Amino acid sequence: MQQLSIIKVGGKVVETPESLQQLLNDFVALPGLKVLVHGGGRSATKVAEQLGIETKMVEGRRITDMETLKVVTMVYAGLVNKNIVASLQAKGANAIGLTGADLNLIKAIKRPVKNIDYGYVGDVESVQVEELMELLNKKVVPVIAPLTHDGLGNMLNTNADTMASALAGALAKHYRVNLVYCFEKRGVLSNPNDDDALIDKLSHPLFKQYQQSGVIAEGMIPKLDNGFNALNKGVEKVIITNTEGLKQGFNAGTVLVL
Ligand SMILES: Nc1ncnc2c1ncn2[C@@H]1O[C@H](COP(=O)(O)OP(=O)(O)O)[C@@H](O)[C@H]1O
Ligand SMILES: CC(=O)N[C@@H](CCC(=O)OP(=O)(O)O)C(=O)O
Repeated sequence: MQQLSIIKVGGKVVETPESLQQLLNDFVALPGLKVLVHGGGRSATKVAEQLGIETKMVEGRRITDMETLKVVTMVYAGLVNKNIVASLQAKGANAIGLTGADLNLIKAIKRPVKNIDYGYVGDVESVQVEELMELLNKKVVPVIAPLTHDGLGNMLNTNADTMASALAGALAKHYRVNLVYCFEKRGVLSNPNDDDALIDKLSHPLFKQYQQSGVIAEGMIPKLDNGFNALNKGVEKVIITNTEGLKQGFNAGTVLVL
């Protein structure tokens, strides 16, 4: 099987022009087949604020009413995605920007209302990778925005870490997949205030221990849940690192082990 790298790039890296360009340089330099999945939550919050729309987050997930859905569709599929595609083209990679609706890549179901009504947030239902694989065969570089569709004509907002995990799981049937969650810190830390306190290997039981003691918190919890889900679906390697770590051939940051 061929190797495939899936790189997910999150909030602060996307938001800072210099770190985004550095990430894209390192991404272009990666050998072999690759897919980029991006977030952009902070940009959506900024644009919503400029439009006078209040942002509400619960457990790292955006409460997405109809007005917010319009904002995230414009920001993720438009502004953020197309800026990344244009930058990659300038760096010599033949990128194409896609959401989960394009090529019916990721279909989702609107999250059922339990205690919280998340609005137009999608839980992944199915991932269809055949057409994506044809693009990869043609050396096209897919750039995926964190949006899915419900198959009934509606877009849905889906967390970018979840998109990357779902894609990695589906592609693991066809490739030896490396999944890299790239964010602003060196990896998962045993002391969130000390950048040197890197956990280089994280097992699932150790994750749960750190979660209970509050060392691993906030957005890192769903990120790790998504990472372990990907490992369980046959993804070969899942790492959490920063743009520096991306240069080191998947040997930097925190490696997840089952
Ligand atoms: N133990 C930990 N190690 C590293 N980061 C942690 C830890 N616990 C909580 N975090 C927080 O998790 C955040 C990453 O989650 P999130 O903001 O969802 O990522 P992204 O930037 O990829 O969207 C970090 O900014 C950090 O503040
Ligand atoms: C449902 C949900 O919460 N979706 C996320 C999608 C963007 C994202 O995940 O961006 P980062 O990777 O930059 O956090 C949101 O709207 O914030």
